Amino acid sequence: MSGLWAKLMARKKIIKAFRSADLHLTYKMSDGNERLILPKIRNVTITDASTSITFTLPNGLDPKLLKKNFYVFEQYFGQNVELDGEVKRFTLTVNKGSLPKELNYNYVKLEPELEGLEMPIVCGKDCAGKWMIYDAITEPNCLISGEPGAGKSTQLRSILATLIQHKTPDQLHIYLGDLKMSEFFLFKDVEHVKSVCVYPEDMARMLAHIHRELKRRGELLNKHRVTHITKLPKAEPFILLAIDEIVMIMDDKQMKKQIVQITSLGRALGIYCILSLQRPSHDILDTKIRGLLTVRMGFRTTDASNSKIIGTPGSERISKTTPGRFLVKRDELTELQAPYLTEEDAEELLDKYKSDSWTDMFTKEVAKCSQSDSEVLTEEDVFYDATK
Ligand SMILES: Nc1ncnc2c1ncn2[C@@H]1O[C@H](COP(=O)(O)OP(=O)(O)OP(=O)(O)O)[C@@H](O)[C@H]1O
Repeated sequence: MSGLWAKLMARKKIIKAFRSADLHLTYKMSDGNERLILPKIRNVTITDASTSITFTLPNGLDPKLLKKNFYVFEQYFGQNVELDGEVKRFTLTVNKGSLPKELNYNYVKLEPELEGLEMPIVCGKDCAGKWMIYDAITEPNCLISGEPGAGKSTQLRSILATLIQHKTPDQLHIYLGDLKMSEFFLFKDVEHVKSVCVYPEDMARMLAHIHRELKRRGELLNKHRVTHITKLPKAEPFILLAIDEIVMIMDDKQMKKQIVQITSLGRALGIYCILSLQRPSHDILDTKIRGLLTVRMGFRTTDASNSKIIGTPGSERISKTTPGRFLVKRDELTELQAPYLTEEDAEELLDKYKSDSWTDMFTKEVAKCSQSDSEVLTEEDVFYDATK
């Protein structure tokens, strides 16, 4: 197709989309007929990777309609569309690239992308081939959800492997909960890892410990009159709590309460959470906890109601033939392919971070939880007058 012809076709298609999405003003003419005032197309740019169409809305047309009726653009142009802009001027980009079916995990290739990030959480690659990586410092809590076999544990594995390679054991302490007893055994003996809990009693001790740490860190901020852990004169390690399948602990009121407190107060204290869950429901993920898990990774779900609870509508349409494919909801919803780190490769790369003298902090022999573990912390307890 010649360039000019392709541009004409793109114009024609977006005009059809404007009409279908009711993106127009309607004027009644004196002869009784109606005239539609459609958005004005300002520019069409076609490159090897994408087609971008810039348009302006007529004055008086509510820009919120674009977001509301965005699905119409997807119906016309496919799922690889993005919309940027505000108020009046917008650009619709149709990416030609498709997501890779498999994306091998390769830390050496990934490393340059991690520069400048304290706690990089690697999500995956988008259809334009761009990595999505965010910093847990600014987005502290994440939910990974999806049906069995969709790729949740593999995603957790590669996120942890990246952090272990990026930070020293003094900079990052990892606490793992694995009541399914299926995934985290790989991380035993790794110096960064303080515990791999597979029994609810151990998990209770682990959460109680992190809960105490919340309070201790809050007091430290208070003492030094700083608002973030990174501003303390002596560096404290970041803490990452990752739990594979939280359904098994959310029935326990005490543990649930502690998780809510850790996720709500951890941000300034350098304590971050990644929670995974097969089948979301309103009981397990009430609005309070959902509100705290600001990053949501929705792998394939069984139905639309599940993906709605996760906050990634559309993940029910992800094909069974593409494990590792998911939608991530941060400010926007983006489709990504997760990097694939096999168990065998993970074992090999983690080997050099393992220590013969490693012990698990929360084996059953460890001291019992103190009474204060059940204490409810408030923002006042941990942040008291740190900002004064
Ligand atoms: N990113 C990926 N790229 C390619 N294949 C993947 C990816 N992630 C997972 N898979 C494939 O899917 C299989 C299941 O993945 P995984 O165990 O991570 O799923 P899960 O969602 O954690 O399932 P469960 O809830 O049963 O533990 C893997 O063994 C692997 O073959």
